[in-house]
Amino acid sequence: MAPPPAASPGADYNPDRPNPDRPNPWVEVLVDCPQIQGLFTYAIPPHLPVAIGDILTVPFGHQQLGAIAIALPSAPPPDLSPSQIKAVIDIVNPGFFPRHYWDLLRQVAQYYCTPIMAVIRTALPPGLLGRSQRRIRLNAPAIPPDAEVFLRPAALQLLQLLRQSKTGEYSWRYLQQQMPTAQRGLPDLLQRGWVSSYLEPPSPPRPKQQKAVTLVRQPDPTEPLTERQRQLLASLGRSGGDLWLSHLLQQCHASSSIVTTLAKKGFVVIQERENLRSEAEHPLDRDQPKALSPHQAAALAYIQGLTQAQTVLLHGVTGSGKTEVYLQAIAPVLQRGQSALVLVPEIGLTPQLTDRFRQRFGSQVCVYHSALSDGERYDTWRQMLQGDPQVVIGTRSAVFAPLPHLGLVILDEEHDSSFKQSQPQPCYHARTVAQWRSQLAPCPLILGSATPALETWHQAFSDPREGHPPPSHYLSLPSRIYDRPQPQIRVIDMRQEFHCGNRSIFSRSLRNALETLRETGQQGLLFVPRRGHSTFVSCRSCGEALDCPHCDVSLSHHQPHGGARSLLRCHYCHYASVQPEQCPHCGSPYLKFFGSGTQRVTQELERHLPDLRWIRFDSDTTRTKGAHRALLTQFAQGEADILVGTQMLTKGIDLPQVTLVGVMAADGLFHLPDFRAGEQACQTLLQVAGRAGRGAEPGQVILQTYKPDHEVIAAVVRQGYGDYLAQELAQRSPLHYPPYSQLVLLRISSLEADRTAQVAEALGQFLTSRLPESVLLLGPAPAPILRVARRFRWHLLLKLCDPSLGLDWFPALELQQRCGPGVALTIDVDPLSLS
Ligand SMILES: Nc1ncnc2c1ncn2[C@@H]1O[C@H](COP(=O)(O)OP(=O)(O)OP(=O)(O)O)[C@@H](O)[C@H]1O
Ligand SMILES: [Zn+2]
Ligand SMILES: [Zn+2]
Repeated sequence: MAPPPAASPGADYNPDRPNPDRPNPWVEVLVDCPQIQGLFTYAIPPHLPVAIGDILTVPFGHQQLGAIAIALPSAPPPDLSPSQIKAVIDIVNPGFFPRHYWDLLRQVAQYYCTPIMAVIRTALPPGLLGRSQRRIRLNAPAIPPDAEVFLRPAALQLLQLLRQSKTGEYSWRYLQQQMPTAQRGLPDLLQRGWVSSYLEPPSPPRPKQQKAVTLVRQPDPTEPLTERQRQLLASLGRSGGDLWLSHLLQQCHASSSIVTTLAKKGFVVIQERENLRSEAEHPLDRDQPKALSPHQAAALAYIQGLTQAQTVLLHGVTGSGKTEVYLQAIAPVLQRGQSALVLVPEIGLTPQLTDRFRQRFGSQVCVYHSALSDGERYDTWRQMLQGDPQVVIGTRSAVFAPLPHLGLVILDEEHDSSFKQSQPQPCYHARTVAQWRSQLAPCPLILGSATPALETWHQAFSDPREGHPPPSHYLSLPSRIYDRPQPQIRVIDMRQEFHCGNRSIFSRSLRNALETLRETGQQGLLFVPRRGHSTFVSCRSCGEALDCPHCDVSLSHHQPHGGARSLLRCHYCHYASVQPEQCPHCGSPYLKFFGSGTQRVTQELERHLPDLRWIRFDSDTTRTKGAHRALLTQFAQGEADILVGTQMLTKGIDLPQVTLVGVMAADGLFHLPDFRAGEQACQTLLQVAGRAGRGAEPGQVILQTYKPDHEVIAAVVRQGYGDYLAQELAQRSPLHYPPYSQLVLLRISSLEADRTAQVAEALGQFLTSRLPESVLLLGPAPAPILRVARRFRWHLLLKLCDPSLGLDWFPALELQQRCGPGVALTIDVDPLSLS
């Protein structure tokens, strides 16, 4: 039996439970089945109060499948006669989505020219339907002793079957296997409330067992204990006498042998215990709201006066205390019984930020990001739906967190490019989606940054058109807490260093500054722009570079620990190989390493400044879970003098003892073939500079470059970000770059070079015939890196010179259909990167 055809999307629906007087007998559902994914129409039986967001069981061919109710259309699709339409079997789990959730997903699908299924896959926990298992459970207290007399044979048989289960429940699949008439018996039992049916999460993860330490006895002063042992016991006592072993050790910087000794002496007991997954990773002392600076107070007052959807740009210089404003803006939201959503660039990089939220709001803080396991995501999803007031902190995809009573949305470091998904589709920007969420909720949206994105800036300062206020409101925190000064920035011309005979990667000034760190007991950061970008290997005899066999890029050189052989790695496709003995092109044994990645910098430190202790902080050293936190903690505790790192250094490090920031060579940031390169370089440099001098001691920044007169360098030295943006806007306007236009990038790729070029050409011709007047088509052209992971890549770029035109005319589906097998097309609306 064929399933009913797909209903037309966009049918209007009633978001509330159906009105019993005017029942809505049709429901559009999304069926999740690997081969066939799409929308189908079913009939709602009179006794089932189906509402949008319910998880249902529906007949589908010969099977029964899980399905999500997504719309209640007023009529079935015209090409379907009502008699053909099958009925929903049951509601398995009511209310899986908050109100307006589908409006949001539809808006994303429409704006980003993406099929709704792809949006759903991005938003929902994986395997929500596919791997969830329906189970039937006896509700023993509700069943009267003489139940048998009420029931028809099928229901009775099912009841008896369930009574055989030790736990009082079975999977629905098992019941159907045991009893062909199970389907007939179930509705009766459900209606009487004698059984209930629910969905079990996909493969519930096993509870984690962990060692816990409990204090059993406090020592009296005469007991023979070492100072360390006493400290540890005291610390355990202050934490309530019960801690995870790992936390205790971390808290006291102790080794586990101390605890074992204390256990032998009978002061503590160590036992294995279940660690609930939702529990916070670290016990933290609670803190109190801080007394606000006048600027903070003014910003908070404005935010608290907002009652509706309104976007606010909170432009606070580095160290101005934006986080405290967020915290105090959230507190009353929770008190009102609503929830807050806080989006951050990368959770792993900002343990300090999550800690601050936990210190203020304790267990009301919930962290949601893509590194959670499926089971954890599912649990968190269910928990959020219950609607208890909470703060959800998460990365990009958390913008889809199903919080029913949303009172505030915050994007911290809103300029960060990780808020944009570049693949797979939908290529959404969390800031854009957050604006829709804020309108649907409705609730305020705060965009916070020391270096706002140009688009955000433009939104706050665009000329108010006749009667239209700017779409967002500008709030400023122009100075640091306690009016501490911004660091002094010195630019060092590396060409001159070279002329003066200094061949080292450290200028004399930077070297001096590094040398004095130890004397003063202060700490520094060394920022190395762009990971592995220029750490290539080439042959001294023939000059050829060693390239990735799958991509058009050179391999980067990595030195594993100790004397191990060097590795060559591709940063695009993760191909890795052992460094060859000879040049693969000419056989020469003389290979040379170029570049100054973090590794090169640490090697040079060893050579020139052997007394300095350093920690390397980049994607190689932070690969394992918890490594960010561990390295930052070591550094914060003074176990090293400098932290040598990549872009990660620019994000959210707030350490008062850091007084020096060195930038190795800023040039790598602005020599990029992208019209946003200047803006992004300026943001990165101001952010990393802003890590210096946040405590009582003033900070200094030493910025090495081969182009000291570059306009970005000038802006950074002046710390004139607003001026720089004004200048940048003036340059973009005549060139019709965003925000004065809208861009759409079509990425076409396949394994065959010719085929990719042909399809790109064909799509270009097809589009040309459809272009509205104000739209320019650029290309097709080969992508800046033609081959990545063995796929050849071509681009087509659309420039909508009138950004208000929108994309209603854009034939996304036809373009997809014209690609043919083996050719992939990604439609990137508002692309952040053109490479
Ligand atoms: N009102 C206040 N009184 C005292 N200290 C404060 C106050 N507000 C913030 N701080 C402290 O000032 C420091 C800087 O604050 P915070 O990290 O929030 O700045 P920020 O604006 O987010 O900076 P960045 O953008 O550079 O990360 C923090 O250590 C914070 O605890
Ligand atoms: Zn060679
Ligand atoms: Zn590669």
